[in-house]
Amino acid sequence: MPAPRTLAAGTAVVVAVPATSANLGPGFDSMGLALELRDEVSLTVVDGPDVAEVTGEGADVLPRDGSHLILRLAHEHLRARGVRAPGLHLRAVNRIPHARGLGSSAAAVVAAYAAAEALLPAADRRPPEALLEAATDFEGHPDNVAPALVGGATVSWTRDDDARPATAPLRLHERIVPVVAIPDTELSTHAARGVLPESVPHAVAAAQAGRAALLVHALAERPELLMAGTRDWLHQDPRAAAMTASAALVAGLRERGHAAVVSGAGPTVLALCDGAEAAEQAAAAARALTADDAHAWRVLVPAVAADGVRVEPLHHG
Ligand SMILES: Nc1ncnc2c1ncn2[C@@H]1O[C@H](COP(=O)(O)OP(=O)(O)OP(=O)(O)O)[C@@H](O)[C@H]1O
Ligand SMILES: N[C@@H](CCO)C(=O)O
Repeated sequence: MPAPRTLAAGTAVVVAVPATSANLGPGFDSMGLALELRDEVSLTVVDGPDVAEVTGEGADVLPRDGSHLILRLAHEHLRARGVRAPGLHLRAVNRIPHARGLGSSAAAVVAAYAAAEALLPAADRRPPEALLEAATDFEGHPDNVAPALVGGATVSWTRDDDARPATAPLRLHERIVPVVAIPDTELSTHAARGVLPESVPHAVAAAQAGRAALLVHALAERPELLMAGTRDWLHQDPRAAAMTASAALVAGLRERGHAAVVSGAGPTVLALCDGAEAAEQAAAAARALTADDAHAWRVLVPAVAADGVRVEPLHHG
């Protein structure tokens, strides 16, 4: 086997990857939405050892050496593409909170693979959507990585012929405005998946499939149907005991007419609102409902991220 080509020191790239909210209620492990809250990552090839500089979310706990997830995955990706970097210098500005249901791990995986890909010579680079399979393999499900790669709202599935992931864009009505309420407590996706039942009754599966189909219609054509279209039975109830404050906030917002769901594996709460005024009302209701909660909640009204990961190759040495 020929020795892998070595990238020149100084070769550099900057990527900006959006937060994502998965499930959207009934679209468990399949639907997702990209949000304008981005981590920024720059990666530079160096002759010395791997180094990670991290500011923002996770800065107090993430490693500063080659064991950082982004550095590990970037090296892995380069090896898979037949090149090597002697060392990599990572600068990460993290804005997506970790283990809250806003796709931080998917964002890190997508950032690592997209940045590594952009370090390759222009003729060899593949577009972000070509990274879906590798990113899904790492995450275990495609619902966050797909919108992080391509932006907007997506529905993803596993192909029948070769079991590879695939994704398609979902049309989003221009009136839809997302609101997120983020508590200061973490819940790992791994832990949240551990409480799900092995199987569900046929009637539950049938009801869930109907609401997922309705959600697609509500997102595209009839935002006024979002309340009905965001109803879920598969994951939110089984997980409620692991995030009681989030379950109470979802219920409180829905009682007030806002289409609230648990974002991803939680504990963030997402409301899909019909217009800017409804979004302001949902944000105000979320602030009021969490004002006396022991957890500090942040309520944001991020725009939908129309594009996924942004990649800017800086310099090829
Ligand atoms: N920017 C990052 N750099 C390095 N590691 C990260 C980064 N973001 C997330 N991680 C790792 O991923 C973990 C969080 O992943 P997890 O899947 O539990 O939650 P999430 O992706 O934030 O939420 P969800 O999958 O429900 O949307 C963090 O604790 C950290 O180990
Ligand atoms: N669909 C996933 C999203 C979190 O990664 C879950 O709810 O477990």
